[in-house]
Amino acid sequence: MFKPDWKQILFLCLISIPNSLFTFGILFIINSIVTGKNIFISADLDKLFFVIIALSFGLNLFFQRKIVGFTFNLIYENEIRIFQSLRQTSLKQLETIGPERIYGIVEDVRLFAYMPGFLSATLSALMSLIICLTYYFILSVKAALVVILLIGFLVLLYVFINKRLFQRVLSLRSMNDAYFKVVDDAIKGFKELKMNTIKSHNLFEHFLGRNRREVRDLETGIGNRYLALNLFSQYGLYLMMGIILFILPAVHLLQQKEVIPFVVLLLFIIGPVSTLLGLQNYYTRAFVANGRIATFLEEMKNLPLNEIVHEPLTALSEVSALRFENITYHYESRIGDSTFHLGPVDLNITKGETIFIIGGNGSGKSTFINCLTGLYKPTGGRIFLNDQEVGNDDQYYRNHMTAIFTDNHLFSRNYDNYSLEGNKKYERLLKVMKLDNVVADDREESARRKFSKGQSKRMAMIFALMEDAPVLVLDEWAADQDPYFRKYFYEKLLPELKKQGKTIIAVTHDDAYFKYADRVIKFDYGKIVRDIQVNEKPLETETLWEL
Ligand SMILES: Nc1ncnc2c1ncn2[C@@H]1O[C@H](COP(=O)(O)OP(=O)(O)OP(=O)(O)O)[C@@H](O)[C@H]1O
Repeated sequence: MFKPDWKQILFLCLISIPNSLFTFGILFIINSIVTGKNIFISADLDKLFFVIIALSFGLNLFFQRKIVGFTFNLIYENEIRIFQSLRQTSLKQLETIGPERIYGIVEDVRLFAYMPGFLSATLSALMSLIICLTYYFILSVKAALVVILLIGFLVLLYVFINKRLFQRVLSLRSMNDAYFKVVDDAIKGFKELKMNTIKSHNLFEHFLGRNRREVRDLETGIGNRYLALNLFSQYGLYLMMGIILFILPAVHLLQQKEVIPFVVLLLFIIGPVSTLLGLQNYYTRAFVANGRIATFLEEMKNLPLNEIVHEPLTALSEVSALRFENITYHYESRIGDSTFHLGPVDLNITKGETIFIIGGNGSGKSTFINCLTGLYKPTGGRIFLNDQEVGNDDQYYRNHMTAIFTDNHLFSRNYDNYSLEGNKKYERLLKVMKLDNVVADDREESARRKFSKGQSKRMAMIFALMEDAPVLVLDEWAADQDPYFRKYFYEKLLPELKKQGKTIIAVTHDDAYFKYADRVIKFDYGKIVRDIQVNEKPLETETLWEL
């Protein structure tokens, strides 16, 4: 997922070389003075020392800034990539993925926010290590090989243990996904939980509590292992020190006079080695996060994401006719689901019609609405807009419609291209929807306050009508309205919108008002079982509900 910019990485590695050389220069001078060795640049050693410090400081500043820029670019570009693929995903895919997975992935991305510091520490530590090892070789090849062997052993041990910890970290992240699901229940079902002690107890104790306890135990286990590894490597280095101080000179692999620079170098190596080993915990988590993000993006890519997202200003055409030919849709079966099949649906809708969609619970009205609005891609059949088949360009088709769903959402901000302030149409619609006494003024904040359910649906209607799309789709819009406003909606508002040329398709159970429709279409078991032209014969609403 995190597409690395190799040029940038190479550039960072290149800067880290002189950077580490300067650091090494500082060490070299200190080492020479401490050991009393005569070195070739002894003349102006003091000046050289301060020049190197100044150069090292400047280069380090540049290096760190580059790393910060590089990693934050990486994070935010990839974050945008995730939301870009989310934008391109279909409703069906979103329902399949589940919101908790998306929260988890966003959390995975945030892990990379720690990367600048860690990456800079890793590169510096690696370079210092390489330089020290090279210096070791200059001092004594045999002794250097012993040191490398010991470091190699530590690295192998790390790789071996890390492999096992990788699986644990992976399951930790999956448990976090499950956690988000329960948190969602705890927040969205807050009222229900407050009303029911058993439910609340079970959710908090057996699901949320258990999840957190399991995560705590797993985290503690992982933390303990990394701690043991770090201690092991720290003491391993002390052990190496003992070998250099006592064993290598005894077996004549190291001369006594070489011991001090070796020890000084080893002391210098302890820093980078501990840094590298200590960072393993982070890198394992980062690799797991990276893998999860890669899988997520891959899944998104494998799903049909071929929708073309049009610029918002693409001109819409008049909708003189919508035609559905043999439209079918079925939900994929998951464990415990019995699959529902919609269709085949054949339907012609002409401009200006007011169509009521009726049917019992689970008869497929909302599924049909999702196909009609282009949110679900039908599994079979064809849709025509003005005799033009709608192909893959679902977005263009969708732009001709505005819909208010049963679970309508009022946005917290204005994402439209118009402003509400001083907007005459908005002021008029507030009056039409009888909200002019509720919404104090035309400021954005006033339109985005907390409304009652019925008021929120009326506000949604205002925003829908501001869009001015030719087709208006409503899913049980009037269900939350009081009797007065419901009557006003069916008797005044709908005829007025019809007069303006709007095509209205509304799911409703309000049989007292069926007479205000041009057509009433009844669904049963996913099929159209009645399609009545209201003006042609009197409606017998009682018989309409019969199976
Ligand atoms: N995302 C989904 N995955 C699987 N099955 C689903 C999904 N959404 C709906 N269904 C099933 O499809 C069938 C039709 O549901 P739909 O929501 O279209 O009915 P409806 O006529 O709108 O019902 P209601 O009047 O209760 O709103 C139901 O059996 C439902 O369980």
